[in-house]
Amino acid sequence: MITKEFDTIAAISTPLGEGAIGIVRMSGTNAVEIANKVFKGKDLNKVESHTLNYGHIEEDGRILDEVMIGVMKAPKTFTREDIIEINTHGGIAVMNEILQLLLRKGARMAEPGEFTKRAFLNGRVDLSQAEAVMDIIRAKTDQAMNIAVAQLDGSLSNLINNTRQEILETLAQVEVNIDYPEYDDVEEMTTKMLREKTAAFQKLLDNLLKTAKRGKILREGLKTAIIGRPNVGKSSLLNHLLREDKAIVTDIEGTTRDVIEEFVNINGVPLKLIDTAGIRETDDVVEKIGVERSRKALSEADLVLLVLNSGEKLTDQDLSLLELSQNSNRIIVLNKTDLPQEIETEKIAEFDPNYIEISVLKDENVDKIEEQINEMFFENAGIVEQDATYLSNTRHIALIEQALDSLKAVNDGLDMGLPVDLVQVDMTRTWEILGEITGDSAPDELITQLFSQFCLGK
Ligand SMILES: Nc1nc2c(c(=O)[nH]1)N(C=O)[C@@H](CNc1ccc(C(=O)N[C@@H](CCC(=O)O)C(=O)O)cc1)CN2
Ligand SMILES: Nc1nc2c(ncn2[C@@H]2O[C@H](COP(=O)(O)OP(=O)(O)OP(=O)(O)O)[C@@H](O)[C@H]2O)c(=O)[nH]1
Ligand SMILES: [K+]
Ligand SMILES: [Mg+2]
Repeated sequence: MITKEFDTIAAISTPLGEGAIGIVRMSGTNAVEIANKVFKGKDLNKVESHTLNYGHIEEDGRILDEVMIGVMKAPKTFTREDIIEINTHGGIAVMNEILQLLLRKGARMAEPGEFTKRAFLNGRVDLSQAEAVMDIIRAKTDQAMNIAVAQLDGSLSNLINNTRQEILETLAQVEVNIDYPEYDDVEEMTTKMLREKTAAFQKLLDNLLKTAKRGKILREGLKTAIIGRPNVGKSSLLNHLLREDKAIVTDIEGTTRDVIEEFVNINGVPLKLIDTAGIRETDDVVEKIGVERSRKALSEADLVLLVLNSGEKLTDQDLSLLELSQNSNRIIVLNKTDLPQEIETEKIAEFDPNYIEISVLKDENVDKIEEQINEMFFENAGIVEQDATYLSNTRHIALIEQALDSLKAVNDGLDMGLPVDLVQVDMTRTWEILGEITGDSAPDELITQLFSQFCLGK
């Protein structure tokens, strides 16, 4: 039966700009036949699978382009279907004309993510691996890419599948105990076994969840807001950490007008540094806006670097920023220690005794900030372990949290002495929730929605 899912789809799979080469790709039963209609060169039906074939794309005797066509016959392909890859010259007009031609010859325009969706529907990858494909494309750092590549390789899938298998075995064991009680104390034994298994599953998923925060940071960068009143040296610090003059530095208050965002790598960990405009105290209205802006930067930041001027006494503005950032992950930085000290360090120690004294100007102690970031977020681990399984996808994180909730329900049930079959319901739920990660128990709408977030041609 030919369904909509398995007709022949086509799309431009390379970026729509000028490039040396562009690829127009087709997948489906008629891919080779359609390509043959427009290709002047070898008969593509007769060439060996996984070959690249030179020739021209023609329509009514008119040459559209000189090309190389890749022919990959099912099932050993990206989608498990026949795949044709037309390597054209990389220009929008060329790629577009060839795509239009294929559509006229019987292919259908692919939907975003549809090639990868087919790889999933045809069982070549599971859902978490398909999602990894997209994560690789979106990865901005080496670390983010490493996590996604590991996931594409099935690291998360294996962990989830093994856990689901163990849950099934546990449930089966419960059944056996109930149906064929060998001992008198079968109920007590079953409860004990369930308790132990649940604790083990909880520990495993808990550890996985702990990697999530790191995973997110590695993917998106640690959002680090540099805040402080005007002229304390925020932009100077940003430039120093970047080792590049990205932000304008002057002795004029209010030099930074717009928020500046830059990435920097600290021991393999990407920081997304955000330099904010200094908060002015002169004008009430502006000050209000400034505080509002700081509050926003604060609430969105994973880390706050609050910069104070060591050469001046604390101002009301400093104090309100100290209070405002009290509940954030914060490092208090006293800058300009090359100047005679005026700031009241005892007062600052009340907020946080681990403040750091630096001079950006004299390049003193700035690396202490990097050290402290490492301690706060990476327990000094520095570079991430290579083969650990990382949770980095928001959907996966939410599902692991749900799975943990239902394991807690199992525990609570056992504590309350509920009948074992009721406890089994929650254990089964855990199994189902985990299946949503791999797509084994994911509803169709979810799958449609997930793939629609992919880019066209993927
Ligand atoms: N030209 C081109 N380059 C590309 C892709 C593509 O589709 N086309 N890819 C698209 O993302 C990536 C490569 N991903 C791929 C993943 C699986 C298979 C594949 O054929 N798998 C077969 C095994 C093939 C074999 O062992 O020879 C399979 O799993 O059965 C191909 C490409 C990156 N580079
Ligand atoms: N003495 C001394 N001056 C510094 C130090 N760091 C920065 N400065 C100077 O302080 C002035 C203000 O620096 P900026 O980096 O522009 O300060 P800012 O906090 O970004 O200021 P706004 O963007 O206006 O809020 C400049 O003249 C810098 O050269 C330091 O460690 N010691
Ligand atoms: K300034
Ligand atoms: Mg500035």
